[in-house]
Amino acid sequence: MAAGATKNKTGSKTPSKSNNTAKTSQPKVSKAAQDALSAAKEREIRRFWSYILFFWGILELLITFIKGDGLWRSFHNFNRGMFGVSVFLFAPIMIYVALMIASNTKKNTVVAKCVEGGMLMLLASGMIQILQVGSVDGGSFFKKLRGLYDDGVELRGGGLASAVLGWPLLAAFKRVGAAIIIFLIAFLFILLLTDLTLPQFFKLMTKPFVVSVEAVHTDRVERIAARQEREERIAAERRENTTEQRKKKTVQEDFCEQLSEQKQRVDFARFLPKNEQTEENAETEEEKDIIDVEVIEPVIDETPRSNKRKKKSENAESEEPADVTEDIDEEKESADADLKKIIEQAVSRKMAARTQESEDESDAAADDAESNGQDTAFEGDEEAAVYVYPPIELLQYPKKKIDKDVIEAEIQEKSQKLVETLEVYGVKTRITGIFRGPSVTRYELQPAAGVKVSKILNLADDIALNLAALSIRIEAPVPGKPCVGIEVPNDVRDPVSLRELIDSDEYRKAKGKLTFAVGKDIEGKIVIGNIAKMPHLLVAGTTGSGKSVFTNSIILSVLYHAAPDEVKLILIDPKMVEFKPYNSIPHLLIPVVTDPLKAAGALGWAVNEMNKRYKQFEANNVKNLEEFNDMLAKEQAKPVDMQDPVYTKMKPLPQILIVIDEFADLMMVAGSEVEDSVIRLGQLARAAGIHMIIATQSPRKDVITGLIKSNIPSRVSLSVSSNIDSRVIMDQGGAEKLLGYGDMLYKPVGVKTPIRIQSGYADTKEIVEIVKFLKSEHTAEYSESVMAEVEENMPKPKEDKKNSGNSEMEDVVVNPDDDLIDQAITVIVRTGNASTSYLQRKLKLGFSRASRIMDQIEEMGIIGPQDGAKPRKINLTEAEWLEMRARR
Ligand SMILES: Nc1ncnc2c1ncn2[C@@H]1O[C@H](COP(=O)(O)OP(=O)(O)OP(=O)(O)O)[C@@H](O)[C@H]1O
Repeated sequence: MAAGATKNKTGSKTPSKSNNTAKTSQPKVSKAAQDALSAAKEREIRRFWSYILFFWGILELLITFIKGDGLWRSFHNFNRGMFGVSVFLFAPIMIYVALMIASNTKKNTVVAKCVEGGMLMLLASGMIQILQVGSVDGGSFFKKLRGLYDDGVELRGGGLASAVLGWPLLAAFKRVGAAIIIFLIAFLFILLLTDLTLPQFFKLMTKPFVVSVEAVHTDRVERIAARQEREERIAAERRENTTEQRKKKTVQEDFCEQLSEQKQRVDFARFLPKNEQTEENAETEEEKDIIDVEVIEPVIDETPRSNKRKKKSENAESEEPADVTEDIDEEKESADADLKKIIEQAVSRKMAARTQESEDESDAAADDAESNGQDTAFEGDEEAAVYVYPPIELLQYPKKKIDKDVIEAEIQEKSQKLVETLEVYGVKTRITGIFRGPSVTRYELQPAAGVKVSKILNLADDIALNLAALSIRIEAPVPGKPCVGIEVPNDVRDPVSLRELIDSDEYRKAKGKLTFAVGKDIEGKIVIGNIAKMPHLLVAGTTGSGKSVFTNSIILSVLYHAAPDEVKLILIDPKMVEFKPYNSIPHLLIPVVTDPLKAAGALGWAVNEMNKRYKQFEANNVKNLEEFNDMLAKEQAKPVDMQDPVYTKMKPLPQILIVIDEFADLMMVAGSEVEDSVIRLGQLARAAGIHMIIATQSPRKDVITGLIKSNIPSRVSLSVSSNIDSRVIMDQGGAEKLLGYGDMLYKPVGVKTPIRIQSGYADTKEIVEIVKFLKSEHTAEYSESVMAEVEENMPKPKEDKKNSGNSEMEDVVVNPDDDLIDQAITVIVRTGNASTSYLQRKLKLGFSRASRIMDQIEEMGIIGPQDGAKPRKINLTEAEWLEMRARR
């Protein structure tokens, strides 16, 4: 987890104090808080001075042009006396400086900009004195000064201010020399001050005005860009044999020509990440396609919600987040102050809701669970309290935002280098698209006719070297496009916070209770997943790659989307550090499991729970959890006298999510039991609403066995150490090229090509705050019966097993409590060996008993008849057998 995370909540409020006290233990956070505070302070100062200077500039403008009377006239004359003809520049320069200060660019401090403005005025007045008058008239020093002032009032020369630069230069170099020198000084001064090249200098000069009018023109410009984009996309789709992938945004075909011929300036704004774009782009967002409709929950939720959900949406409404485009820093500053208020509001809402609930439902609470016919672990549960969702403000927005210009310059430089590098190696390409994601930018290149894709693939290392990139990943071809995608790490990453993912329409509108925020893809689009559809997920990555941050983001997503009676969690954390903070939250079915043997027991319990649920489904003629809960809701919606009493007191079954942080630890201590449970759950648990997320830093074949892999089709790979590891987890290379820190490949079931995504980040402090909030609102709802069953299901430690002398059975695990025929079928379907002698050996049976059992199994149609020396035919797969058993 985030090393620098702090438990000190007040750290962000009083950074200087917390720095002193917690400096040694929490250096990162203290510094960040301090930075945020000083940035906010600096922004305030800038804003203040920009207003002052702006209005002063307006005043100066009026004073310069309107003569007036009295004191106004004195000011009018004084201004002219000071600056002479250059007085007309005074107000514009002042307004310019005000805009520069307000435009919040780097190095843009108040003092620097004021000095810059002042110098410009001195240079201007000196220049006018030199050019217009060419000398400084008068006798004594003071008379000369007086002369300059008086001339200035009459709008002759540069006024008194020209005495600073104009006069000394005239004295030393005379008119022509002084004019040349002051021009050069002015020019040099501007270049040095701005640290710019000549083209940049001209651009900068116009920038403040551009910024000030940008708001007015953005609408028009971006609408045109959006229209062009749409037209180009439609044209491209028509040309390129429309496929699903081609619906994604394309970029202008002529981009490459513009780039290589250097004829025109490219509009890089189109390639900027979404959060850099403005509202108008958001309008066109609606028309964009979601990456994969299989994976992403539909964004429209019209289903009426239950009463509890209504309460949630009321909460959500009042907690409606501020516009994401608002100043994020400001929001963060006020977040702490608002937090207390929000929590208080939430508490009072909850109290009101509880009172209402208890009035309405006090009679129902004490009923006997057994009479409802419910047989699962959730029988006899107490009536669930109304869930108070954690306020969204407990999650923070990212702190830094990257300058648009910096991004533009980086894209321009890298795209050029890319084309040039390939050309050096004899590969002619043209850029057809650029997509900037949070951590990498994908440059889409179309090779010239006759260029082999493999040639580009082989140049990966050379390209990385020339771009000075840590590593690059080549996607050849980009699915659905006639081009090669080269993913180059960004110089500076755009941080992706869990807040912006969870506080998004995509997430809010997703229906599934196991909806989670995956991250942002290479186009900056928010990707939302649903564990229930996966229905299980394997996560791998080396240490420090971001597995725990990712699994935490899934857990937090669930806490923000589902009440404890809708989703129950079993968190398994053999490392003992990742999930411990979640202890006592109401979603937990049992306390966070840290003992690997107990974890194996928990998986065993899940298998039993799955079997029980299947029986219940069968008894009620439904196929899965959803149908069961729907059926129950329909029954209970009937008038009481028309209800089947069996259903009256039944409660809907929650989905169960099991999250395992380090799977290798479990496999090490109870390999066969764990594997067996995982395989069974993998095969059947989807319909029963039980889902697993299995994370490991060891994507080896002995940890993620072939059977586990084949039963868990959805995968996430963070950076791994080798191509082999990548193949184990993703069935293809590429994950070894990832950059770490949440950069990952996401391949949910049904998606052939992994999607590159930057996962959302929430630090430990945020997690602790959310858990603290939930604990303040709810009590833990652990199930005693589940805890007892978990203990019962715990396998014996390996030592004990060796002593029991049962090692022969280790490769085929059968449940000794099953009857012999079931054990024999398990052995046969699992090993594919249907011979009597094999059964004898495996189950330690005499020959006659083993052959009787074989006959019975043959009668059941599970195996074929004996056919000479040929092996018997087995008519059932292991999965079918497991399903058959579960349905009995
Ligand atoms: N999405 C992310 N955005 C930004 N930084 C991240 C992200 N994910 C991880 N990190 C950074 O990487 C560090 C390590 O992440 P994490 O603890 O999740 O690694 P891990 O793979 O679980 O490692 P281990 O297996 O050793 O526990 C975090 O402390 C954080 O600083």
